[in-house]
Amino acid sequence: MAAVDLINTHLSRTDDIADEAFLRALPKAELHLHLEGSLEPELMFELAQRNDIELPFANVDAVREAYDFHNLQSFLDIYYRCADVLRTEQDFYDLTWAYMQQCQRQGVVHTEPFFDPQTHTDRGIAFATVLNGITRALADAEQQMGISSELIMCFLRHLSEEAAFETLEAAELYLDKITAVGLDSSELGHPPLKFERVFTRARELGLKTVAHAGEEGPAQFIHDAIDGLKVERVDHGVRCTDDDDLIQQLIDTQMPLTVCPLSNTRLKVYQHMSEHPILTLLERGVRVTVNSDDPAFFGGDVMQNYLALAEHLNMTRRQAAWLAHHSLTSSFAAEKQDSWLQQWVEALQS
Ligand SMILES: Nc1ncnc2[nH]cnc12
Ligand SMILES: [Zn+2]
Repeated sequence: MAAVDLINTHLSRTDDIADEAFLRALPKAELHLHLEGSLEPELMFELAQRNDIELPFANVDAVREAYDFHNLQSFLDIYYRCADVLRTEQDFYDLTWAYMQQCQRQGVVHTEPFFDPQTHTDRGIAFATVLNGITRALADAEQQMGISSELIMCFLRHLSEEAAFETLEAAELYLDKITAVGLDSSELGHPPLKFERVFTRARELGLKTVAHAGEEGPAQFIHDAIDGLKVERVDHGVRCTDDDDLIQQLIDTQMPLTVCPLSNTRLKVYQHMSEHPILTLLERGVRVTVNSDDPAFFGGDVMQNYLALAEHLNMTRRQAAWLAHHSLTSSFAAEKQDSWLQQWVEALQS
């Protein structure tokens, strides 16, 4: 049965505002999550102590107070400094494990996290140290919690094409552990096409592609990510609202957008959640999904992102069911989708 029929058949109170119990029970996939952005201040202090690193913050409260951002760059400046506490394979394991525990509490059944190797290799940490810590935790989480994952390696777009090629070369030894490449960091001044050749090479190696586009940058960057980088999903993509033809194209092709509502308000893409276009795009037929981006920095995991939509945009159960459905069907783990959709139907009936 098509999703629309399943919703009409199984969801009795479609126009009720989605409540917490309903949202938690919905099986969800998270498709836009930076592992380095899941580093909670408590763990940051623990790792700083373990590695004998002095932090520029007096305590956990001072860290949270410092997370007052006015745009993407003001966040990235702090974010890269915080990542300095990650040094050993065990640190990357602990970071990833803590995130997977968060997934379990929220009804996230599958996740496709990003990691930024250059943030670490540029500090002298070996690529294998980073990758092994992350993948060991992902494997343990699958075994112990039943949460599956596909890992995405991002290139930092403020660095050169040459540096991205070097990173891709380092990854060639580990292609069985990496599903896709992505593109993140400072969008303004670093257009997707700067990395067209790297993405072509990544696809030749059998990797899938995604890219941040249209977060702060123009709608043209979304066109360029789709046409030039041949992405299978666009990360953020909210600036598509500036280009009606692009919106129509996104609807026609059912290109997924991994939208991050709390991130967008914390980085002042929108001044207030009530201005966020996610549900308008959803109602027009765009394949939008809900994600947390950097939950430790933006004050909210996936559940809190869904809850913010219910609180400030009156998101209904029907809309929430669609958003969760999009997340499951936009994942790279096609073989798992039947069993998730079964769980999704059960959640609609609850
Ligand atoms: N929201 C975001 N945009 C670009 N790069 C990022 N790296 C971590 N979070 C990011
Ligand atoms: Zn992001």
